[in-house]
Amino acid sequence: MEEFYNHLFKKQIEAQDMPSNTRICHWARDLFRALFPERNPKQLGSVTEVRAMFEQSQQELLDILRKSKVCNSCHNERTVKDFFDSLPELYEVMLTDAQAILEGDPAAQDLREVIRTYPGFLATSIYRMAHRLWELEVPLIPRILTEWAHERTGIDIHPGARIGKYLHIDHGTGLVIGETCIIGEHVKLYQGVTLGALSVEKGFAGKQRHPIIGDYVIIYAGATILGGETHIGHHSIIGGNVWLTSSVEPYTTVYHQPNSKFIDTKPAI
Ligand SMILES: CC(=O)OC[C@H](N)C(=O)O
Repeated sequence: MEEFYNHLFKKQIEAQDMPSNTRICHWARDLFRALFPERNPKQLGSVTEVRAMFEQSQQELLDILRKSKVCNSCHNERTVKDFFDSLPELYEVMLTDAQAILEGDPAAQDLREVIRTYPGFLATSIYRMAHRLWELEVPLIPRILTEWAHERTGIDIHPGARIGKYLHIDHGTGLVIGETCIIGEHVKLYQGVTLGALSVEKGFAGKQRHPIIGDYVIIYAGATILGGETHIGHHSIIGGNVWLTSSVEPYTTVYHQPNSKFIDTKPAI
């Protein structure tokens, strides 16, 4: 037992000072709340406060990057600057996602409702931040962020996926978007959709394993689309529960033919 305790204690020392997942996620959550004050329990009272909030957020990211020791040779200052320089652009893209949800969902009454309540908007916004860090080659942290959003919303978007503007996710529970997925603009996705790999052999790491989805595609609940060579042409509609491992041309509608049986169970008079 003593050997086991010694082993665990060595691990404690190694982990000392390492920012917790909670701290990393709170950094992203607070930044998201600053971008969308509708979600902020306390609004910023002046431009000075806004500026101060962003400066503090930059410092926090720098501290997280330094202390997480995920990357010894990274240029942490450069990464933080590049990330924050791209925030106005990220913000515009997040607004397109909110707009797409508002325009695509008859149940949504206004943008405020989408921003405050839609899990799809939260998951997509956190993904957008995580993806930017992924592009800046920050290890581990992007994954911690998208897994936090996954935990909160049931929506699992890998930070490596490339997704165009105006992403509309409605409901979203059980939605999976794999690492090498490429999704165009104005795409609509519903709950339980899997954009996955056809094979999960380790040797496929770094290869295009997940599908490519064209602009204006709609994929309804429970559809599974697999494989890196599977291209869904623009303006296609993939029906609920469809299982697809091959490409479809633009403007194609694919339906799953259900064989549900209808039995008359009216009591005999
Ligand atoms: C979404 C999905 O296909 O996941 C399988 C595996 N994690 C991979 O990335 O290949």
